[in-house]
Amino acid sequence: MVKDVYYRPPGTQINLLNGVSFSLPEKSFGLIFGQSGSGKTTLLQLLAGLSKPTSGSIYIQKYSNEGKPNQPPESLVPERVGIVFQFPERYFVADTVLDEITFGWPKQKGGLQLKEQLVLNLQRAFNWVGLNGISLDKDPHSLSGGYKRRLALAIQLAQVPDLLILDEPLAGLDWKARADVVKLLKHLKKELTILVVSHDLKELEDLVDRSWRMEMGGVLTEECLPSTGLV
Ligand SMILES: Nc1ncnc2c1ncn2[C@@H]1O[C@H](COP(=O)(O)OP(=O)(O)OP(=O)(O)O)[C@@H](O)[C@H]1O
Repeated sequence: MVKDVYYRPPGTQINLLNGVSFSLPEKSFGLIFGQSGSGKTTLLQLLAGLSKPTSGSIYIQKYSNEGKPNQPPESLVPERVGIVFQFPERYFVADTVLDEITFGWPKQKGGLQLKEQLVLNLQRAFNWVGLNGISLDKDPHSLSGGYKRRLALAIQLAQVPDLLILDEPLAGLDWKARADVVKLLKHLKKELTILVVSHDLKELEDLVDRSWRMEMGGVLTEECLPSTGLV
């Protein structure tokens, strides 16, 4: 949940976000759209903990089994947020799928010691994105466009995030890979809370539970997509 968030980059006089509030229920799919330069990426960066709001709050409200809100709400910690930026494959750094996945994981003397839980999480992430069976020795750069996106997703999903954020997940893919990613997101939506920034409203609208338009000047308003009537 985001409540009354304002953001002015340090050393500047202009608010890029102006009183942004919205809530996304657990295991639902939210979509933010709007003109280029309106502030969508800025908002994602705050949600991922890459910058801090000037004022306002970002938190998670969890509920008990009886459906009562847990008190107090928890802060959304960056380690619990998975974010896949636009064109994630451009930032692949390793020569093998295994090294790409474990890049940045704590290394121990004598090499990488994968904790049992992480291996289980990774296997689950691979299942979720349909990458099970892939050779871990394969060069990630040699994968097809759609499979590169699957790998980028699996890397984030291995941490089992409370919130998965995707910035333009269909950008730069051919029609077949786009359809594959849409199908995959439909499947992931059953397990995860997903927030997407995209201009591809038509292809994603069947998945959307809530949607918002970012207006120029960083003002967010709830909107229904034309064909779903969903707000
Ligand atoms: N650190 C900064 N200092 C000053 N202005 C900034 C800073 N970061 C972004 N901006 C400006 O804030 C505005 C919003 O940028 P942002 O990237 O969030 O927009 P966007 O909606 O994601 O655009 P796009 O759809 O093109 O990705 C833009 O005018 C951008 O130039």
